[in-house]
Amino acid sequence: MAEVIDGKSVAEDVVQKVKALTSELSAKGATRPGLAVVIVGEDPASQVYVASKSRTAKECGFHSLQHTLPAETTEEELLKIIGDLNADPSVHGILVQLPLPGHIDAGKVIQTIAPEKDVDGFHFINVGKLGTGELETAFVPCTPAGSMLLIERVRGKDLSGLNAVVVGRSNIVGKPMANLLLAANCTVTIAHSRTKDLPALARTADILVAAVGRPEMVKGDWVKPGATVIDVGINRIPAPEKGEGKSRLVGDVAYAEAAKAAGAITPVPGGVGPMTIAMLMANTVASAYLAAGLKRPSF
Ligand SMILES: Nc1nc(=O)c2c([nH]1)NC[C@@H]1CN(c3ccc(C(=O)N[C@@H](CCC(=O)O)C(=O)O)cc3)C=[N+]21
Repeated sequence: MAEVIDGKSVAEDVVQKVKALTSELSAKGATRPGLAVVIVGEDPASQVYVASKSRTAKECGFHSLQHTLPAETTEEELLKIIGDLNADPSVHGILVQLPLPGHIDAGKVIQTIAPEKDVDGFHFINVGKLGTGELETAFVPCTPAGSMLLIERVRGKDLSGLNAVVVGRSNIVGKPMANLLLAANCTVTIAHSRTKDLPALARTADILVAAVGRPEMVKGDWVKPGATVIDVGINRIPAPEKGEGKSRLVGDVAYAEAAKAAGAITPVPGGVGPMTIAMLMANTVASAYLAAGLKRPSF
């Protein structure tokens, strides 16, 4: 049976480290790290994540701002708010919760965030830095960055020569995940909906990352014995067995069967999800260190 990778506990370690770095920053007389979270509209799932981000930011000792804007907010109004946050020296990280309402061009909004405050790592400058291996100054998207920390906990820092298969090619997870694994000297394959014989390809993976957003798509017999399986999916599915109208969270991996073959596996919930929030804090404290002209801390 696989080792269950406790993302919640690793995330808590990261948060404790961020807290300590925040205290050190204050002791040096520098500004407290500031994180601004902007949410447009009333999507209930988004509200939950945003509340959790604000809570963790406070736990880290950050200056935490939240802008909750009505769904009718215009693109122009949102861009103005971002411009103001870009210019505000008490803010080191800006996160605009996605998805945005359809009348707002999300790409335009993301590219308006100052790259040095883009703690989501979605701006072209940060994407380009990751793609060219400029990891010293890049902000890396939080979910893949957190997944890498979990992989290093299991396999150590040296991943040279391992076969990694990333299932999913999104700009937010699949592509940056593949770039991180490549930077760590893995042999990386990105699989997607057009990939031929995905089960056979997945079985070549020493590190298998599932980031497709399809509940329990990765089956037990896709997993190479001993592989490290990272499940990025968070899917809410009906759970009539829990009662009428009830639901439960599952990942992109059929957990019970995959756990029989894997060497280590992340659960859902309690795996990658908590790491995403922790890495947002890590990126924000790093931004504050850079703004103060100090060496960037590593995680
Ligand atoms: N600009 C932007 N950046 C994001 O990082 C971003 C976003 N927009 N939009 C929404 C998604 C979603 N997201 C999650 C973060 C943590 C959990 C998390 O901690 N999940 C818990 C379970 C939570 C539950 O029970 O629902 C877990 O997996 O254990 C989930 C999802 C960040 N996102």
